[in-house]
Amino acid sequence: MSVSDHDLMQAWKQVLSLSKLERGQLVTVLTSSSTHPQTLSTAILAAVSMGAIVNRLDLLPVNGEKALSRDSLAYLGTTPLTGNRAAIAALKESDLVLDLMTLLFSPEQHEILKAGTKILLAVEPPEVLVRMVPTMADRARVAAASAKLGKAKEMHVTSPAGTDVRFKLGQFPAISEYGFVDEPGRWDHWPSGFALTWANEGEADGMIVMERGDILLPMKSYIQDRIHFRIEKGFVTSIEGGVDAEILSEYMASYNDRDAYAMSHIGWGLQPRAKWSTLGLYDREATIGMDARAFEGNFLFSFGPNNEAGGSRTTACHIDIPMRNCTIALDGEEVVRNGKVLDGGPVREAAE
Ligand SMILES: O=c1ccc(O)c[nH]1
Repeated sequence: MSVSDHDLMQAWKQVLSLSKLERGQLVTVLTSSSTHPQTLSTAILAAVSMGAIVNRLDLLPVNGEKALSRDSLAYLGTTPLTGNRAAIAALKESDLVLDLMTLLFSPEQHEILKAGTKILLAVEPPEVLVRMVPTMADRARVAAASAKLGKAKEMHVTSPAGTDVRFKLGQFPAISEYGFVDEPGRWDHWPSGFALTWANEGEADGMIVMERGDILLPMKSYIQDRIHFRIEKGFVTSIEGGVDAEILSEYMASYNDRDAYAMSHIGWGLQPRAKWSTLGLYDREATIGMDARAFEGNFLFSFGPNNEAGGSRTTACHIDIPMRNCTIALDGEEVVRNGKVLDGGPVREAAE
């Protein structure tokens, strides 16, 4: 079901005002071959209507012949900005970049953020963007979770299927993703709604057991048989299960890169408007699966890079795995119990 230009424009205006866009500021809208035309046209209209000076920068697609899929979050590392000094200069000069093509965790993106530019990624379909238009309540809830995560020394995750894994924390920052960019130099992703961090290098150990119905991304599949991941010193050392495990194993092996097996970010979902079941209602390539990453109470873990956090691993292979019904404890205090977030629920919206 699509949404009207009016509704998407209103959503853009809400996101841009939460992102503190001011009259006269410079906005660059980044596009490429996969940019959604309605998202693009309403983004420009909304930014212009708020008095911004708006440019569009169209970048040629890259990595298509290497990526094995067209999912923009699957194959990371080099981007159309790699070596592209002209584009980087334009983005560094911008106050706000609306990324409608997916730069994601690239060295160039860090360079642009360091210049104080804000970058907001928005590539889900228009109706998903409108359904999960961010609010200050989202921000408050995610910021509170991220603050807890930032103070913790250990995350312990268990599940009825047999997950029992421990992550030592402290080396890397906790990140909050709440869907808008309200501070200079901030990156965020609309839609989102989760808190995450990275385990200390080499300090993740235990067993993760994906249960039937948990989700593999970028495969965008609900697995049918359990998958057992043995995690040792920060790397997955065995992946055992049925055909889902074989598909994942072949895909990861295709990168020929040991770092593809490194633990990447870990955290939990906090977006009440995201649903576990939504992925099954879309064709595989119609979304990048943000409902799966953000649904309330998931344990979201990832294999691959940690350069996003300031680490040195920049592998192109990026696997995201949201699981249901896990219990997540920080230094012994449960923050999620059997897939239910223990923070009292969504922060009440201030009375309109
Ligand atoms: O917004 C995102 C999307 C993918 C990911 O792995 C992290 N955050």
